[in-house]
Amino acid sequence: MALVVQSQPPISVQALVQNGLEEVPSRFLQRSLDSRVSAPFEESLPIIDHGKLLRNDPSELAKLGAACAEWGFFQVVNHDIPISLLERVRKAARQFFHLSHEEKLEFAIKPGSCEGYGRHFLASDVLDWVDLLYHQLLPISTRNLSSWPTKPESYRTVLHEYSNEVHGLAKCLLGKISETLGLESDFLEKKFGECIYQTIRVNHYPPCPQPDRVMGLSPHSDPGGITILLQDDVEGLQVRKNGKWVQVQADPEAFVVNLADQIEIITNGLYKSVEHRAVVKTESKERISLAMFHSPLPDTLVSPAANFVNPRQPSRYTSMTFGQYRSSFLNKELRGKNHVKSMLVEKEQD
Ligand SMILES: O=C(O)CCC(=O)C(=O)O
Ligand SMILES: [Fe+2]
Repeated sequence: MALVVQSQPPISVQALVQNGLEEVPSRFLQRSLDSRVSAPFEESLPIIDHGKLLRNDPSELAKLGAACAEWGFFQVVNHDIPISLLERVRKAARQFFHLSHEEKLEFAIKPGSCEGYGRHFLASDVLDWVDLLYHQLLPISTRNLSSWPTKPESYRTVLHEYSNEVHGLAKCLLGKISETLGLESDFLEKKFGECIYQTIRVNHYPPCPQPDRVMGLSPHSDPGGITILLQDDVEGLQVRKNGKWVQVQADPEAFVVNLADQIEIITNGLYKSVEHRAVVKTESKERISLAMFHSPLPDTLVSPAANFVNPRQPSRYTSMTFGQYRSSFLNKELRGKNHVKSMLVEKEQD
């Protein structure tokens, strides 16, 4: 399926801001914004201690199972990825977005592709207040390496290192999530195909003169398997829980992990992907987030696994390769859980 390609050259929010913008252009103005008031403080994401998971602590595994079932979102602390690496990867990302517009255009998304610098979801009427850089990390090949920026000079080295570390964390979490389902630890990973397909979206939300009138990233669930997100110290991420938007605290040393659509499909809806969005909260500060998506390989056919299907609970989702799923996801506007819901055999009433 051909991708809706970005306008050439891509619209850059940062370039608008640098040109001394006082009012948000109408293409970015939200028609209505539902309440951004976060839930009471006690409604914060579950915090999972990775060290305890590694030591096979049964109560931490139970906590992970509850986090998957009740939230689909959790923060991971006490991981063994060096904090200095997190700082270096954020720095490389920031330096990329601080290049001149012309320099960034050298890495712009090319027609028919979704990898590079620019914007996704052009099918949306209202554009999000974000510029992005998206590319494949694993499996690595000379072809996909060509879409990784070469500026700043450190970008590729730091991203290689970061990709390996986060891949290790993803493997471990997929194993532990499989265990929470009472299955062998390699269950989910095996469903992804020969290896984990890892891509990254680096989101850059420039400061906005009217933060209340825009959306950083519209509500959506992620198309892949699990997402491991690194934030900086500026808040913005919100998660939808029981119809309310819960603000996620910015913790630059922790990861925010969420279950995405392919886990919902494989588990036949037992675990669900969760809607989330990024709001823009300040007129003065930029925000950077790095979302690492761990998904089935594009040619893997994904469908509910036999373990979750029985005569009383028939298969609820149609099957599709992950590549087809992602292309149609990128061609649609970003709107809640629409895409995974369109895969339901029996459509839900809204
Ligand atoms: O910026 C964030 O906190 C959220 C990013 C996100 O949801 C995504 O890239 O899919
Ligand atoms: Fe997301």
